[in-house]
Order: sequence, then C-alpha cells, then structure tokens
Amino acid sequence: MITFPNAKINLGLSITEKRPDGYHNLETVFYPVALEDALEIHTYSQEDKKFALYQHGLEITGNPEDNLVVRAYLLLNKEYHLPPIEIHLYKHIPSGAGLGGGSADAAFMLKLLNEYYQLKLTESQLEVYAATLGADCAFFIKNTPTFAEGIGNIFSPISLSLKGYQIAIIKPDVFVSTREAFSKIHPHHPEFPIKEVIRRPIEEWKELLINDFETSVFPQHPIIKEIKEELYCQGAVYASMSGSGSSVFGLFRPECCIPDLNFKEGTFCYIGKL
Ligand SMILES: C[C@@](CO)(OP(=O)(O)O)[C@H](O)COP(=O)(O)OP(=O)(O)OC[C@H]1O[C@@H](n2ccc(N)nc2=O)[C@H](O)[C@@H]1O
Ligand SMILES: Nc1ncnc2c1ncn2[C@@H]1O[C@H](COP(=O)(O)OP(=O)(O)O)[C@@H](O)[C@H]1O
Repeated sequence: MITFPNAKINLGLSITEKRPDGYHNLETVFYPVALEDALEIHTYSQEDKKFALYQHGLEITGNPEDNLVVRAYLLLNKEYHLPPIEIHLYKHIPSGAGLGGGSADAAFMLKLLNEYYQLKLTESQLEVYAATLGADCAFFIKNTPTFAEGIGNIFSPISLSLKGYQIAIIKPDVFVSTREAFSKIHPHHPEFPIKEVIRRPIEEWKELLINDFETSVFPQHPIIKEIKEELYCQGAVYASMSGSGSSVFGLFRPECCIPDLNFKEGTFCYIGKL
C-alpha cells in the first residue's frame, strides 16, 4: 500500500515565550503543500527482521532506526504487535528545510499502518500517537490549514483557502539548526496577531505577517534573505522563510506567469499549485 506524505509551510511564525522546560511557545499557521514524498509498505516475508527500510531520492542524515517512519512503526508495533514490514521511502521533500517532511512521513506512516492492518484507530487517537513523534507531526493527521500554538502542538482549524495560488519553494544548500535558531530569539508577542492577519487580504501580508526566525537566521545565512527578495522581485504577492528555515516560499497569483527562477547550483526548487 502506498501513500504520499506532503510538506507544509508556515504562514507567519511568532515565538512568544520561553518556557521553564527550555522549549518555546509559538503561534503559527500550518498550510499543506502538494510537494510530496512517496511511502510504501508491504508485509515482510522474511520474519527474522522486524523491518527493512529502503531509502530513495534525497538524502536523509541519521541511522535507519532513527528514521521517523521506523519510529512510527515501532510505536504502533509496541501496542498492536504488527507483522514485520518492508518500507520504501522516496524523499522528494528536502530535510531540515522547515517543510516538516520528516513529521509528514511519520504521520502518514501511522495513517498507512492504521489502514493496512485495519487497526481502527480514530483521527484523535492517531493525533495522540503523532504528537509523541514531533511537535508539528499531529498536524499532518488532518492535514488541513491549522492555527498552532503551545509548542506548536495545540491546534485549531482555520478557514483559509489559497486554492489556485501558485507556490515556489526554494531551499539553498545551507543547514539551519532549529535548536540554534530558537536560542537566538528574543520571544515577544506580535504587534499583529497571526490569527487576525491571516483573515486580511493576502496583499497586506507582506507588511504584517512575520516569521520571527528570519531575524535570527538571515544575518547568519544572507543567501536565504536574498532568495526571499528575489521571489518578491519575480512577482510574489507574499514570500517568507518556512519554519526555522532554510527554505523560502513565494506565493504567486493564479494568473501570474512565474518566470524561470535561476538560483545557484545545489539549490532545491519546486513550483506547484496550492
Ligand atoms: C518551529 C517549527 C515550526 O514549524 O520549525 P520547523 O521544524 O518547521 O522548521 C517546528 O515547530 C519545530 O518542530 P520540530 O522540528 O519538531 O522541533 P523539535 O525537533 O521538537 O525541536 C528541536 C529543538 O528546537 C527547540 N524547540 C523546538 C520547538 C519549540 N516549540 N521550542 C523549542 O525551543 C528545542 O531546543 C528542541 O530541542
Ligand atoms: N523520514 C524522514 N524524513 C526527513 N527527515 C527525517 C526523517 N526521519 C528522520 N529525519 C530527521 O529529522 C530531521 C528534521 O527533518 P524535517 O522534518 O524534514 O525538517 P524540518 O524540521 O526542518 O521540517 C532531519 O535532520 C533528519 O535527520
């Protein structure tokens, strides 16, 4: 059985408080994007191993046992004693990009196992499992536009449709550590709350909808700022870094003809429709 885990972008991201546990409270809107990995599972015929993971496409750092699809499988296996499985993961969403690719894979693995082995888990139960695998992971269970607060794990649905808009996602060949990006932030409540800004016309977002990580990440990686500026030059109605970077997205009007985007070699570029 096969499924296609998709990426997300952050529309605005405010880091509001540092918590006693070292984590930060934040506010953001997660919006799904049709940039997809492919994830396939089969019951494994050789029963001497619990799982075998075959990776294709873009590279993922770390050991196979730490891959979030494996962690999702082991999590459900602990409770439901699942048969051994063979996993094929084709990575198309770049990692460490602020696009939630790892979290999407984990959440879609939970949904896939639920269906394949008829575990009859409800959406709420899947969300509880997903939340243990990563702060934003549970978002991908419903996978609809969502306002997130807390450490990025308390969700409320929002009514927002960007259907028809085009999106360009550009990721330069630089790595941003999420932990380090957080450590450079001075938390504060935003002047214009994201939940309100998002209801305003998209033309106003450029001035009002802010990703706080840009302030801490841009000075260290000017290339990310340059990409954002280039997307505006090319006609984006709104452009921003996603999450803690290093990808930047630009939203273009449905009728806009996105010109050829020429970035340095090694830069990931995706153009699609919302
Ligand atoms: C901030 C967001 C917004 O979308 O960034 P992106 O991952 O999308 O870039 C996410 O919520 C990130 O979630 P996730 O990527 O799962 O972060 P984790 O691995 O749980 O945390 C990495 C490190 O970031 C810090 N961290 C993370 C989340 C949070 N609310 N406060 C924090 O201070 C902690 O130091 C933690 O050790
Ligand atoms: N299936 C997976 N896909 C991508 N990254 C994964 C996966 N499993 C584990 N990881 C690890 O998770 C980290 C964060 O990945 P990802 O969620 O794609 O980035 P981001 O948090 O920037 O959105 C990577 O450093 C990678 O080593």
